[in-house]
Amino acid sequence: MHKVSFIGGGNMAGAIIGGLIASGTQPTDIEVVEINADARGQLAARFGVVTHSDLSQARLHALIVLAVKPQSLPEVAASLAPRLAGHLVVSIAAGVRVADLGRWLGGYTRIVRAMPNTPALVQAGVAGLFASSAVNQDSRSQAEAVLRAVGGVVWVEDEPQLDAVTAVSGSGPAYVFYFLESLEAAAVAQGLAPATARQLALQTFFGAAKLALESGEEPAVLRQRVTSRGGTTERGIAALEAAAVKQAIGQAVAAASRRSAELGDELGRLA
Ligand SMILES: NC(=O)C1=CN([C@@H]2O[C@H](COP(=O)(O)OP(=O)(O)OC[C@H]3O[C@@H](n4cnc5c(N)ncnc54)[C@H](OP(=O)(O)O)[C@@H]3O)[C@@H](O)[C@H]2O)C=CC1
Ligand SMILES: O=C(O)[C@@H]1CCC=N1
Repeated sequence: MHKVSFIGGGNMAGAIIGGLIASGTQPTDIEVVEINADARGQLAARFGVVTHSDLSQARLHALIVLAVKPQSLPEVAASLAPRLAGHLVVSIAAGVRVADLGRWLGGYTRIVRAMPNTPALVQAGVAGLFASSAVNQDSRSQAEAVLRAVGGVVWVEDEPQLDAVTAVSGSGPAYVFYFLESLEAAAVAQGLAPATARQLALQTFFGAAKLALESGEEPAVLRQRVTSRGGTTERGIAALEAAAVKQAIGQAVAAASRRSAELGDELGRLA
């Protein structure tokens, strides 16, 4: 695995870094530029990576991951531009388009845009990747290797599809945690102890996802197998249908996707 420099060491960078180290990357092969002293201290203590408070102190390895908030990216790119000399730049910022980042980097083209997710920390992430036709196969493979070390990878042909990836798998862990919180609260409302509720909700979620993944069967078929005619699940699913939960999930994904496109539009207007 190549040495990697992260600019921005927050939640998502921390998840990728944790996953990379768990998959065998040496902590000293990872440097992180992070302006926040608390976040910097935590990264150093937790993972033993090399940290800097300012970009000017960074060595800058051949592969650079931009992991600051989208709104911070124009400024970070302007500072980085004079130091780029053949580096591969991987941006994980939601919404920010390759052409805009390339412009902020002074006309740089060796850029891969990626949308990872936080289960990367336990090497169970999934990331969508996009690169323009200016990026060669070798660069694509290098970017892919970093994200493959922490989970699955899919490439999209058209950049706007990354808005959908962001809404489905980038934001997706939050929907899953929301569902878990809800299932757990419902279990407590039915009189179960909080610790029991947590165990039941979590193991059910994990078990169902593992079953779907390993059996390769359609989720709808797996659902049918749980749903005995005239039984309990039928009533439960009917309540979900009556509450239009499927439509609500569709609305959540559409709203998140629109926000990704909107971020791209907002930031794209900057010079
Ligand atoms: N969280 C997630 O699940 C996912 C996030 N992403 C993307 O990853 C990026 C980071 O998100 P996330 O980790 O959640 O955000 P965080 O706010 O947790 O992390 C960003 C970090 O970068 C620091 N920072 C800001 N400016 C600079 C700078 N100039 N140089 C170095 N560090 C700087 C911030 O410090 P301070 O807080 O002091 O500003 C912060 O600690 C975003 O672009 C987001 O769209 C992509 C996929 C999933
Ligand atoms: O909420 C966000 O904007 C980022 C992108 C995907 C997950 N977190």
